[in-house]
Amino acid sequence: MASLSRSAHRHCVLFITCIKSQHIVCGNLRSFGTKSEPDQAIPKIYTKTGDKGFSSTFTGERRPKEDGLFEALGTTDELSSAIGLAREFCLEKGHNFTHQLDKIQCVLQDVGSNMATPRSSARESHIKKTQFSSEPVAELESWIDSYTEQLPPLSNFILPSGGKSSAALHVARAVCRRAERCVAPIVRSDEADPEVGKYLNRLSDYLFTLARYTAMKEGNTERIYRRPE
Ligand SMILES: Nc1ncnc2c1ncn2[C@@H]1O[C@H](COP(=O)(O)OP(=O)(O)OP(=O)(O)O)[C@@H](O)[C@H]1O
Repeated sequence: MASLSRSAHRHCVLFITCIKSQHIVCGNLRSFGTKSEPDQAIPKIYTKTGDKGFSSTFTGERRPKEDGLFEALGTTDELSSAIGLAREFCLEKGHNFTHQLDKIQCVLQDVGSNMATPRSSARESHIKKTQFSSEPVAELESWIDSYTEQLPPLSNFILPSGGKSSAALHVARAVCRRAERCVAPIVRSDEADPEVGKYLNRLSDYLFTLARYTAMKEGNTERIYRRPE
């Protein structure tokens, strides 16, 4: 692939740095096949612009790092990382659903893009670029329904357990619920798409159901809640 033009390159860096960690910026540039040419220095992983405790939205606003938006972006990043770890355990066990986790990690980048573009300061072009459709929610629902049909009905409170893959999916589920709590006020204030909130709500149900399915497929017992004596 031809190397990116200077302006496309800058735009790509700007867009991605606003919504992702700088590590992903470099990864993405590599996957675009950007060559290092004498007149086109590879961007550094650090810009130092965050050193004073402020960072940027995709729309260019500067906000303190403790702003609820960065909390939500950071938690979404944690969620994707937790899913990434669970996926590794699932791959080791040869599960055939890891492509769903791949897809979810990509959709979570879109969740981040949507949130990093607060509607109150976004131009029409920003909004178009970071729109979040209802399709990912529908897809999660179809996956949940298909696993639920194969599982025995729930009759007890289950504890996060059932083997490493299953337990790791439960950790991801709990992080997902935290992300949902961070995102809820952003959606309520109309700064992000309501579908983003729905997606996180459905995703925790998906992760719960998948954790149970994984335990079942591996022949592991899920521990159930018993009132301590
Ligand atoms: N601590 C953080 N937690 C969550 N999101 C963050 C955090 N810091 C920045 N962000 C968001 O992630 C994007 C990329 O992070 P990055 O580390 O490049 O920002 P920065 O700290 O402002 O810059 P630099 O690290 O170059 O000084 C930022 O544009 C911002 O939207």
